Amino acid sequence: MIEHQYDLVVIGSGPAGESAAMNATKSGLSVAVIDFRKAVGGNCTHQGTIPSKALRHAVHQIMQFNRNPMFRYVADQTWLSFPQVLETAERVIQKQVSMRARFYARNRVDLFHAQAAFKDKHTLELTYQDKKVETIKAKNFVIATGSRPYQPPEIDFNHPRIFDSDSILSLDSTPKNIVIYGAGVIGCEYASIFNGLGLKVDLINPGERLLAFMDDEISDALSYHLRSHGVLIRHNEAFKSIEGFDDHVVLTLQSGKKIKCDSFLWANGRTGNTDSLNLAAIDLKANRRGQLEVDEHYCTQQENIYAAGDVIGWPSLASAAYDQGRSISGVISDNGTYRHVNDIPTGIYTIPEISSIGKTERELTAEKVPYEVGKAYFKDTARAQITGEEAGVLKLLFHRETTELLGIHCFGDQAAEILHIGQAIMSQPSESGGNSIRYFLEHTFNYPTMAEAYRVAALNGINRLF
Ligand SMILES: Cc1cc2nc3c(=O)[nH]c(=O)nc-3n(C[C@H](O)[C@H](O)[C@H](O)COP(=O)(O)OP(=O)(O)OC[C@H]3O[C@@H](n4cnc5c(N)ncnc54)[C@H](O)[C@@H]3O)c2cc1C
Ligand SMILES: NC(=O)c1ccc[n+]([C@@H]2O[C@H](COP(=O)([O-])OP(=O)(O)OC[C@H]3O[C@@H](n4cnc5c(N)ncnc54)[C@H](O)[C@@H]3O)[C@@H](O)[C@H]2O)c1
Repeated sequence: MIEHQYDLVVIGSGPAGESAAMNATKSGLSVAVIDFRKAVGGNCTHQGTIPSKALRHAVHQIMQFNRNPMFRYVADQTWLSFPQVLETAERVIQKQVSMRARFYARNRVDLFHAQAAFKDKHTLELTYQDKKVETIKAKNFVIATGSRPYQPPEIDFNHPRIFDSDSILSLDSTPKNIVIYGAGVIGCEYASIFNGLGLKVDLINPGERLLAFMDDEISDALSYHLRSHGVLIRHNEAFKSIEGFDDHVVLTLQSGKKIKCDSFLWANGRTGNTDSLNLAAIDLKANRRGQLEVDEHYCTQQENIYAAGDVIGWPSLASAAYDQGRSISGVISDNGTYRHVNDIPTGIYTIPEISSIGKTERELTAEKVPYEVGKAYFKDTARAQITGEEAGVLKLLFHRETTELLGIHCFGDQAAEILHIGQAIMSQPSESGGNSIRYFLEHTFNYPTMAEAYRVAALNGINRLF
């Protein structure tokens, strides 16, 4: 038995684990990271954010090529297979892995590729693939083990035509059609990807509307856009059974409908990776979704054991996981980098994209806040006319008396980037007038840009005041 001693041991090398490790080592702590995968980067790099975003980008490029009449001088419309576009994702994953592996080497963070389980509050047992076992000791731990797709026991996920968001990345052919069950972020993003690849897509939503947490107008815009491209959306439907056959799958809904398809993607729910950690040894218990409870410092009920990322539940985003991990090391090393991570923007990579921050109209109305709306439609901006990405809207919600920005909601190409301009203004202190929609009228914007949409939307909103 070899024994190690560290200031901090992090379980999981996704965004939460990586940022916790890097911030701690920069503050002079001795750090080790454990991940049972052979390559670093976590599910984020291997099965979640990175492959889905690379796939989506490749599909978007094919769509742009096929839509643009100018390219007809060069070649006819063309369609690529799913395995062909997956190759792009594979290239990006490799680049991410080698870049991230260098971070650990350069910053002298020890990496162990093994399954970790607690023995006690200061000891982990590491089990390697060859069944070799060793223990590792540390003053503090960060649990950053992420999440995996929730798999209801009654569905046969071993069937070659039934997939979840992990196994879909091993689809080795291009089906003619696909049924996606679950219309959360994953379901909607994959509906866009498969629709863009030319598949017939049925999107089954157990809820009342797509992405119900978004501003209603933006959620409606997405529904309209997906439907206008041929996606069949059914709301308020729950599954009864999913049966796999040699050459098809049949989804039976509780409403009595039966849907036949080539392939089926389950995109409903995720479970925190806590079942293999032997939490009982440290007197911790996960909730029914495998998630851990933490306080405002991301500390569990054990004072030396912290948790961040998907394993603590909301918002389950790579963006937030990076900041949470860094915050934990800010607490442990007292290096001034602790920040409670809130006011998190949403970036949803449907085609077109969606992004938002702050309050929705529904929330402001319920809170009786006197707000006004300013909008800029992409089709009315020169930049969108040049790029041909004319579907979209930027919507600014602001207080009609103080003019402070209260919410920013954007639907359209590059929405996830465009949002951050408004976020920078919205995060200024309101008391000093820093957060005001007037910023967009008092500063000159490059022309033609999509940033100019802020000026157009601000004028539209200010003109409503009396
Ligand atoms: C399809 C999809 C698309 C997404 N797109 C986006 C997006 O566009 N933007 C965004 O911000 N977020 C997105 N997300 C969410 C994002 O991927 C997650 O929020 C993020 O990966 C969480 O990071 P994490 O650090 O908590 O852990 P993960 O990235 O989940 O990594 C955890 C690591 O811990 C390891 N591990 C687990 N248990 C053990 C153990 N016992 N011992 C050793 N190692 C262990 C795992 O092998 C894994 O490598 C997406 C997710 C999915 C599924
Ligand atoms: N662009 C992005 O930011 C992006 C893209 C994809 C995924 N994600 C993240 O991945 C997560 C998963 O997305 P999703 O669309 O599948 O939504 P989701 O998993 O959060 O929820 C889908 C539905 O399943 C239910 N559910 C969740 N976990 C369950 C469980 N363990 N058991 C039973 N039911 C459960 C939920 O209540 C909800 O009705 C989200 O939290 C999202 O933030 C982000």
